[in-house]
Amino acid sequence: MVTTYQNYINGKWINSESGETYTSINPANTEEVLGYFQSSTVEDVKKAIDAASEAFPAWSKTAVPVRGDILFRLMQELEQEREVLAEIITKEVGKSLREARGEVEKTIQAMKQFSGEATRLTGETIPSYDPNIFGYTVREPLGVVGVIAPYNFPLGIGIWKIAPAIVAGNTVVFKPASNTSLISIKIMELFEKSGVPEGVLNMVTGSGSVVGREFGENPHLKAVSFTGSSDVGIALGKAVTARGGKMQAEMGGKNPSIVLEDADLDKVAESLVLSGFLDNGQRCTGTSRLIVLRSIAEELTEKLVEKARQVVVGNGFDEGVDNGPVIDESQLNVYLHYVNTAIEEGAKLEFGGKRLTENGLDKGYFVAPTVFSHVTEEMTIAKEEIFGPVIAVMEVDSYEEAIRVANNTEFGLSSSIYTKDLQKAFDFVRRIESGVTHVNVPSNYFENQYPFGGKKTSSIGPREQGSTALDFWTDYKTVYINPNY
Ligand SMILES: NC(=O)C1=CN([C@@H]2O[C@H](COP(=O)(O)OP(=O)(O)OC[C@H]3O[C@@H](n4cnc5c(N)ncnc54)[C@H](OP(=O)(O)O)[C@@H]3O)[C@@H](O)[C@H]2O)C=CC1
Ligand SMILES: O=C(O)CCC(=O)C(=O)O
Repeated sequence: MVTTYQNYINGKWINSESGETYTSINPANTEEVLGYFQSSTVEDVKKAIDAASEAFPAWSKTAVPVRGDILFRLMQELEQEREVLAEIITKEVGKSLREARGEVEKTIQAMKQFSGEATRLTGETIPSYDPNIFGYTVREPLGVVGVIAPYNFPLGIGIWKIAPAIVAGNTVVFKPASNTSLISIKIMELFEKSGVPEGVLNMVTGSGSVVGREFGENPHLKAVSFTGSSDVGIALGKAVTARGGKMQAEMGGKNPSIVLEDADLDKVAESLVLSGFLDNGQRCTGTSRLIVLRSIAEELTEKLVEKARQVVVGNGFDEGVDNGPVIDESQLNVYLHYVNTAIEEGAKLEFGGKRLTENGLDKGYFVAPTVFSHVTEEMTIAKEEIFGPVIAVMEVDSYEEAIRVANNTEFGLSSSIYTKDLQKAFDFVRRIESGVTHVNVPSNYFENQYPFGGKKTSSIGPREQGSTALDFWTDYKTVYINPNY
């Protein structure tokens, strides 16, 4: 019996007024329906915004450390339920149980950080030129805010945005990715158990083009934080800012990894498996362009192909599986489209490039890790985000050329360089146009106590997470007081 789940508004589970539902399925076995979810309407979003508006005055007056206590309890709830949560993630998004457990662990770590931020929501006292004036700043919440999350970190990204928003004193309306609606129900249950008062956090499920679009247009949402594709994020950002709202968006990447001649190529190939193939490349920080000195290109490509051959693709629950399926049919088709385009444009397929259906994989969206060599800057796979397990090897003649090619992209999220040359490493860190960068570390490595975000079209607005997590969610008020008046 498949359960029908509801929206979470004002602390209650309620149906959408549409009377319609959609399904979330297991991408490893598309015959398995995980639940029915509300196909919500604009009216449902408005109801959630009304509930959040009513809850705002009391919540914004609640002492900040008391708000932080909720996140401390959330951390404990996550710890208690870590295995159940990992299993839902694997079932709904397809990633291996090992990776799903890692996502839960990172979310626990983030709550350690964010619950402590409650006691660090500080302003400044600033000396005045006038001896009669005492001047300072205080941080205030924005009001009712919106959070829109993607599918690839279905537990993490939602919580990493909601948690700092509510600690800052805002009330929230959340729209999860439709593909990962089940884990989002669990997110609401976890916050409820942690003591979030009615109306402070609300969730409305449904399509991006109806529910998500209303987040862009509704003037009562003072701010919207979005993670997802650049096309959607930029259009949403235009809508939000055109009505005077505040926008934060974490979007796509076309992340380069540069390999210099002095690097240990065996270690580099292992690192590239993590950054390029893991989670099927459904990582915004994943390496998709491997920029390598010509003299070592052939050897590194061979090593990478050997590693790609060893990646175990299968049901994420099975022991030893590295990669589960991609999220859905549309993502499968995106992968196949880019593989075909690369071949048509003259890239050399070294490994993979196909859907996998043998050995019981025919009911899911399984694909092979893929390596293309002889990729040039003009080719589509060197320019557009695939969000699939595809590494494009691009040969260059010098370090200078490597830097130029690495920066020749509209994106600027993450990057890596592999070298023992400290001078080049520091030079790279200074010149690379990305918001996150790495030396001898996979490009998708992150910890939640560091600020996170990109340059160029990869991000809009202040950094998420770490010490900067609350920046987007608060306004400064500047106060001048003359006590001697
Ligand atoms: N920079 C970062 O931190 C990260 C970026 N990403 C990026 O996310 C993308 C993959 O995620 P994916 O879920 O496919 O991205 P999408 O942009 O398709 O969707 C992201 C979210 O936006 C919603 N949405 C879709 N259309 C609209 C709209 N018109 N208005 C408002 N909201 C809308 C989606 O809803 P629905 O599901 O109902 O369509 C979903 O909740 C990649 O580009 C990746 O790089 C991913 C992780 C981290
Ligand atoms: O959104 C985040 O904070 C991190 C996501 C990420 O690193 C990824 O998708 O690779």
